[in-house]
Amino acid sequence: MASSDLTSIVWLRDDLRLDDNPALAAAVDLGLPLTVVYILDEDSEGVRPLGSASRWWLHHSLASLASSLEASGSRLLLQRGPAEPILKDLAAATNAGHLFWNRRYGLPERTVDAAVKAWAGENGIEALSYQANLLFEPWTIRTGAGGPYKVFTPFWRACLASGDVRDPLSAPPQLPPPPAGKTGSGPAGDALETWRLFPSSPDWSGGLAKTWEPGEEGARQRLEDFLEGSAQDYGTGRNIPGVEGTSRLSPHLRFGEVSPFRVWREIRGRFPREVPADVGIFRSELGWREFCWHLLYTNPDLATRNFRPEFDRFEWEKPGKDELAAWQQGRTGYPFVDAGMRQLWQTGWMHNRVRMAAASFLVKNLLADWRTGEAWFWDTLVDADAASNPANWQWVAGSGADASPYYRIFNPVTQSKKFDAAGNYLRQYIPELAGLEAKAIHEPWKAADGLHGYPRPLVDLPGSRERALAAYQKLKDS
Ligand SMILES: Cc1cc2nc3c(=O)[nH]c(=O)nc-3n(C[C@H](O)[C@H](O)[C@H](O)COP(=O)(O)OP(=O)(O)OC[C@H]3O[C@@H](n4cnc5c(N)ncnc54)[C@H](O)[C@@H]3O)c2cc1C
Repeated sequence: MASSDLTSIVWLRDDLRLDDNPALAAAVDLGLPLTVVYILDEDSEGVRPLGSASRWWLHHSLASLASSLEASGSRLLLQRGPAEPILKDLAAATNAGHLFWNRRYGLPERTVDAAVKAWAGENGIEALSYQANLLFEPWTIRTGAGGPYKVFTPFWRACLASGDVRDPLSAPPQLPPPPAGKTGSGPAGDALETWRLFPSSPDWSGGLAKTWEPGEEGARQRLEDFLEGSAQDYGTGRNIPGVEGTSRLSPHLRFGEVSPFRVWREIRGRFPREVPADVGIFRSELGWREFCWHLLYTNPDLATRNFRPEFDRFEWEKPGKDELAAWQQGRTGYPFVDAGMRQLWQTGWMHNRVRMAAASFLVKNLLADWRTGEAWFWDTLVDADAASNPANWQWVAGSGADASPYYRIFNPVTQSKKFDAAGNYLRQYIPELAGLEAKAIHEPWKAADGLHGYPRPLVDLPGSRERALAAYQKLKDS
């Protein structure tokens, strides 16, 4: 083919959107025939395969993206396997002269990207990458001494002082058509259904489908509903699991269906003079997301290694199969923990307040290694995130950056009484307890008329707390 027949490729990854997609916008500006490809890469070295709930989400997100691309005159090419050889073949098949993508921050992914970039350079292909999924790229935020931050507050202060957050780009109204190729039809891709990303026997995804609308439109709607509704009471509402007081944007952010730049801009647009304090708290939660990625960037094995190496000496107990199953299935006998774990199973999401209590119960009351819980959340959360999940688990365990102090052990009964006083959340997820009054529901084992099939407490709270404190003290003294 002549050089005038050159085409472009946009390689989409964790940025399944048309809006504020700098890689896509740059390719549109260039105007050459365009291949938009998504590669399901679970084969490149070190890449963590997606969990089951994430696979369900990905299926629907890709389906939604494919329709948007078609409506804009393009199409989504699906390929599966190690990204580097696939891209090489694709570039050859389409006579690509330009390759665009938005940056990723995990080490295995960066390694793949660097290899592709090097290969492109050697072969006369221009490979350009863009900032799209983090407001502040990890290497740009440094302490006075030049190192990475380990504590959130100064990290976030440094981010905010580092300059304005850029405005998001609009979705291109029209995309260049895909290249015709030698056969006139362009390279063939996989049919999404053949990837079998959703569960079949049994299909446990009914609750997920009822709860979520994966894709850009679902993300846009969530953001708008949140900013119009609970955002202004976020400071209080975010702690009450029985109400929809948080944005529920996490899976949309995880898959890049909405850009953090768009979220930031919508807040500024709605509150041009001054961002209300409650909305400011919400913005700093976005800051926690940035912080987790900052941590992962400098600690690539955050999901497998203690951030604080002294925790390598910590004496975790291996939970019995039944104990672990009771936690996973929401049968610990502590309603706050169980409601959370059942919410997770049914909807693929759990309220943050309850995540903290459920995680604390596993690592402190059962003294299980945080990696056990991290793996379960990785499999079951629709927002399972390579940075936020391990960073938060390590925060709860005390082994992480800016971690919760070791003596902080969430008491699931106190948490329940404080944050779900009327028991609405508990009743929603634990039908066995639906008949109990607010006074009795937090400690059902004390109820005069029995437990209605709900289990008795798996462990004694004061005893397991003492055991955890002793184990943590031993580590401190060693
Ligand atoms: C043990 C444990 C595991 C977690 N695993 C994940 C995970 O895999 N993926 C994930 O996105 N969040 C995780 N979180 C953080 C938090 O629970 C969720 O981000 C939040 O519940 C998502 O709901 P939301 O979108 O309504 O949040 P909102 O309160 O509306 O917050 C807005 C956004 O800020 C970010 N955010 C909020 N809190 C945190 C936080 N503590 N850490 C990092 N980012 C945050 C999320 O992107 C979230 O969508 C975990 C927390 C705990 C305690």
